[in-house]
Amino acid sequence: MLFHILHFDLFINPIIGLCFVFVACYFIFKRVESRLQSLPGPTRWPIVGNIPDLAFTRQTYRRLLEFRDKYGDIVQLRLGPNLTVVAVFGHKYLYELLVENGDKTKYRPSWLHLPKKLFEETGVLWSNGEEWSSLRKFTINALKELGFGSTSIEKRIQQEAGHLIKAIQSEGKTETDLKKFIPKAVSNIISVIVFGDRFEYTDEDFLELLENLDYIFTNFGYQQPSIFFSFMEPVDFSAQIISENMKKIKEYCRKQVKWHEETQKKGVVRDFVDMYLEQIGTENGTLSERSMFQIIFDLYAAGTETSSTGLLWIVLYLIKYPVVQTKCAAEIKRVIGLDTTVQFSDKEKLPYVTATINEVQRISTLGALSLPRSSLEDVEIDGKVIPKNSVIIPHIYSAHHDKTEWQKPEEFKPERFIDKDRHIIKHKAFYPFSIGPRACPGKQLGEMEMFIFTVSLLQEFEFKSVIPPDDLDIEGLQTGVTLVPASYTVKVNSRHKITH
Ligand code: HEM
Repeated sequence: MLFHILHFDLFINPIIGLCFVFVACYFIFKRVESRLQSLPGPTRWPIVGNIPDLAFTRQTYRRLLEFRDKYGDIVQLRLGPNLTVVAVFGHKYLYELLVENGDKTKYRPSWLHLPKKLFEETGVLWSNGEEWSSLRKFTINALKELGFGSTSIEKRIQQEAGHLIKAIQSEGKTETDLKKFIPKAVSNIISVIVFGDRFEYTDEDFLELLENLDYIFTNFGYQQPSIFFSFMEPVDFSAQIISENMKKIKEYCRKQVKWHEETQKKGVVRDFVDMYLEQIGTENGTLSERSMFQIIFDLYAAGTETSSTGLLWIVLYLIKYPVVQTKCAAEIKRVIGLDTTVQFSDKEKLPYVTATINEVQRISTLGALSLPRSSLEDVEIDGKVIPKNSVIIPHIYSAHHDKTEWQKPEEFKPERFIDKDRHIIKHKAFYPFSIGPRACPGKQLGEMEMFIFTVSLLQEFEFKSVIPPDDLDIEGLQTGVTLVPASYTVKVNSRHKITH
């Protein structure tokens, strides 16, 4: 019947017939064109695309490395019917992507469902355009003015290292989990910068803030279905908790901002919030009140989990490789002693310690997949086209393990960062804080925290594994955004009682 109608219509009406042929050709052409333009990648399932390839693992960075082995350094996946995801591997292509094409790829895919809802396209972590560039500029300047890199923040880190050591000592245990202490110390540095003061480690507000942040960090990741699809939100329970936790954190920020407004004195800038409020008050100020809560959240989120995970990785490698720990401690004892307060400028004088910290950052790569990027136009890398509006995953872990850049990259060898004159080597394929115009603005702060906290802890303690070091697991767990070490327990001995 249908055939008869069609046959009749096409026969008697050549215009309808031509339209029909034209539409059919168009769809066939589009399908062939998309196949031809497609970058290599695993076969897609109908409708869901490659969702099943990623959905059943939380070790996304490992799964992507398996695809790289099969399909090469630029791999394309399709999530659902429309969303294109492109993962880029190896130093050569990452440099092209993030630096040479940095202006094109500096965007976040802030239009993805869950990030759009949570970040409301504001703040510095997940926004784009004018909003992002003015907030980023403001943040970098504010951090500089508040003593970023100068003595005041350094002093606060040194003081906080003292609190951290006291907290570990007063627990009175010889075996402990440092995860109970390190995030509090690191988060207090952001608290000082943003709100002007630190919290006691037992403060209820502080503990709640850290618990909420921890949940967000351990659960916000590529494995969450509502990141990409709004219709999955009602069954994505972790997304609902993340949303609740973000509200609670912003509520806390609101209280702090109110207190700052009430106590602020003209011309006196105590912290980041004061600077921001002053800027809102000016005639040509470009910043909004709405962005303020988001940017405070961003600094806490980006500045707490990262540096504290970095420190937990450092201690893990120090107990896995006790010889390295002994060498670090000996260098510290010889050069600055066990009782002197360490300065950030001691880095050059302590090349073995600095090299050890670098090597831990390289081999563990806590920001293994960095943060996702996007581009508003097609981007060509070595003749291959990454389509516009794709979600781009810069696989930084692969650059840190790139066999063309590093000798035996799977081996832990701090010496690879030291030259024959005992100076630190700047490797071009080493970028734990990412590279290009969207790289981490907290790099200097993160480096300062990791150096001062590590040296201070090693001046005070000798750390040992409670299980044979060979049995310690060093495979990172991709719980959310970062690669974290599996939980471990350390024996803590006072170094002042040890005679080497
Ligand atoms: C070990 C410590 C840290 C590591 C490994 C780290 C790593 C990273 C990475 C890989 C990115 C993504 C950059 C990109 O998209 O290319 C990033 C972004 C960011 N980080 Fe860090 N970070 C650390 C510490 C900090 C600290 C202490 C702060 C606080 C000031 C901070 C603030 C930020 C912000 C605000 C962004 C977003 C920048 C933007 O989108 O423009 N980070 N970080």
